[in-house]
Amino acid sequence: MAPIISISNLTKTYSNGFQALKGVSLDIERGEILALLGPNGAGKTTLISIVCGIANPSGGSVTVGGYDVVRDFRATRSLIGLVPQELTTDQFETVWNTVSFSRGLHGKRPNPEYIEKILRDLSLWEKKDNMLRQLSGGMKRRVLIAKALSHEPEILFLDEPTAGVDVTLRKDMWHVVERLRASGVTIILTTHYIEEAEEAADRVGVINGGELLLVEEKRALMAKLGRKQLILDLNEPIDAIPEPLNGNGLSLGPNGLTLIYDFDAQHEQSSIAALLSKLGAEGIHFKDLSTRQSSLEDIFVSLVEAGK
Ligand SMILES: Nc1ncnc2c1ncn2[C@@H]1O[C@H](COP(=O)(O)OP(=O)(O)OP(=O)(O)O)[C@@H](O)[C@H]1O
Repeated sequence: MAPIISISNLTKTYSNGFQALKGVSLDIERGEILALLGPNGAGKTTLISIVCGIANPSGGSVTVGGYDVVRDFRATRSLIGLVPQELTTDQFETVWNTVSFSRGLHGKRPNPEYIEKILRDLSLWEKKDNMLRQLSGGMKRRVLIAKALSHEPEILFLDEPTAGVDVTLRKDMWHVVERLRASGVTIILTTHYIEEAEEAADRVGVINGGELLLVEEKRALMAKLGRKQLILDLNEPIDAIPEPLNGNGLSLGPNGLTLIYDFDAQHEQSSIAALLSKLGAEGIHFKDLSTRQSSLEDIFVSLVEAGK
């Protein structure tokens, strides 16, 4: 199937000459959840703004549902729901009107049942007659999500959706995201919360300095770049790693009381058994053992560091 979003060699130079995107190419498949990770200023919002038709590209092209985002702006925009970082709506309008109006803006016929469902899903139903200015910050964020969903988009962009929101909203939001995904909606999110990407995304893209460093299946990425550590708590401290065991990815922890074995998560299963028997032969005994797998965060940090 053709990708729902196709980004080809996209560049963006702002009017002050700053080059925020330096040739990004990326295909996004229908129904997937893609997390875009990147440090502040990496170009995530710029990329999203171009796909949503809010900013113009300097070079390259983007199609959404087969339509060009510049030439066929209305067609592409109606396929997309965007949850921006900040609320820019009229503070004196009610929740109900704000969300209903947003649906109308996209040329959709009124559908009060649908609007009611979104407001209920986002725990906003009780507040439907309140003005936006009467809502808490977290509730305003919910309104942003409701607005983005008001015209039943096929694609949802979430730009830093959970920055500064409480646990309840985060949970509500992920329930909504799961339901949307189950109904076939494509979801692209940017986040600083790497654990969210780790939990929710099918694929992860890492962007830094206007360049897409990689895009990969989350599982494959973690298997490929992830390292594992086996940590052994020793019965007795040792001064040094015995000669026969040197150079095998072993290091000695604080006070000589732990041995740390670094290994590749995909291979080397058999080497652990060999290591343990060698330790036994050297008279080194342990009382406990645990493993630690590198997280997406470790991978992300090392990628961004390597790119500096
Ligand atoms: N209108 C503008 N004019 C000039 N430079 C801009 C403009 N908007 C953004 N930039 C610059 O482009 C770069 C990318 O910004 P962008 O907002 O896309 O980053 P981001 O990855 O979304 O960052 P954050 O995580 O902080 O939101 C930054 O260096 C920013 O200062």
